[in-house]
Amino acid sequence: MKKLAVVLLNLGGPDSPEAVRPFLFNLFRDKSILRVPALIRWPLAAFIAKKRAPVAAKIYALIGGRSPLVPNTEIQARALEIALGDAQTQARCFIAMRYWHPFSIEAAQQVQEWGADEIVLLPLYPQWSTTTTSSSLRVWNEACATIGLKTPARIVCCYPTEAGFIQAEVAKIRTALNAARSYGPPRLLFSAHGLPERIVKSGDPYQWQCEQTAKAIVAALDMPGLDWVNCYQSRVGRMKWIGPSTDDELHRAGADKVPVVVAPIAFVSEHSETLVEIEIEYRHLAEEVGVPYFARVDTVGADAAFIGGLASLVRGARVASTQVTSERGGRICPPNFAGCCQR
Ligand SMILES: C=CC1=C(C)c2cc3[nH]c(cc4nc(cc5[nH]c(cc1n2)c(C)c5CCC(=O)O)C(CCC(=O)O)=C4C)c(C)c3C=C
Ligand SMILES: [Fe+2]
Ligand SMILES: [Fe+2]
Repeated sequence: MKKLAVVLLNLGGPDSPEAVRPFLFNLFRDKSILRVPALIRWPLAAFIAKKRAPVAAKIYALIGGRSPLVPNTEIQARALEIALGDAQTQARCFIAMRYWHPFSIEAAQQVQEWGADEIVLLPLYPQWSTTTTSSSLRVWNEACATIGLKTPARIVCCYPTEAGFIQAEVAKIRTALNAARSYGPPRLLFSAHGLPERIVKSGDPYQWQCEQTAKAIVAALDMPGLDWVNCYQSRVGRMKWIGPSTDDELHRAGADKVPVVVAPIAFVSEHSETLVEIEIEYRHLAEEVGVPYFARVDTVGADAAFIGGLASLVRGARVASTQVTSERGGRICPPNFAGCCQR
């Protein structure tokens, strides 16, 4: 039997109130996030983390003082192992978070100890960004070099319109839209984590892929005349971020007096950005600005269609002829995937 290690890549989150500041420090000292020379990045990261920590601590306090991202990813991991197992394959999923435990180095050590015959790297980011997938892959490669893990690794690049992902989103969004209809024709807000505009202008395909996801969902919903918009949340710092912002869209919906359904299309499990920012902060804002009805759509989590979609992406990557070896223009995208994460 072949031992297949699937490494789930995600951002990570603090696992205690004490972890909030070092988690933020790790995030802001990432050269993919804070694009300033190394010499000033570390002190600047320490400064921003110190300043942001009290705000972030309040956010995490609302959900028990810690991020549920790892426990939720564990649930997805177990479901995916079952979906991938067959007569020839023993599949095991490992978790590599970018900014807090379990880090890539921990996951790589586990993969090495288990004695995997092959590895598939699976970002839990449907849309590719240099700030997320690229950054995680770079650190994974560094971890492998550090511990001498040489097992061949293939990568699932991105999957903004993958059929199982879209099917899972559509089912949840359809239910939410139908419930909203008694308050009038609803507006669907496809809310994704934002990015500084500068990063998108330098060629990051994330925003374009978020738009592809939204279009694929709208096509599959097949609701003629549906009112929908792409928008972006979670802005931090003073730089200009891509828009329209989810805040502005809630104000517009309030002025138009339309019911709102918010679907978080760039997150595949619940954490602070969905459970606090959307569920608490945006719900409150919606009430304040006169939105007559507000609903948050759950993330796809361990939905069977989504997990089935991830399993078929992993199977596809296993038979692909190429491996991830290099970073090209800030993106690590294997040649067999060329085009999928590019405009
Ligand atoms: C779609 C995925 C994400 C992108 C793109 C992204 C870019 C990005 N994020 C920050 C700053 C912060 N992000 C924070 C939390 C956070 N971010 C993502 C995903 C993406 N980030 C997730 C899943 C989470 C939640 C983590 C959890 O709760 O487990 C935070 C911390 C929370 C806070 O203080 O608000 C910060 C800070 C930047 C600057 C950026 C692009 C440049
Ligand atoms: Fe973020
Ligand atoms: Fe790609």
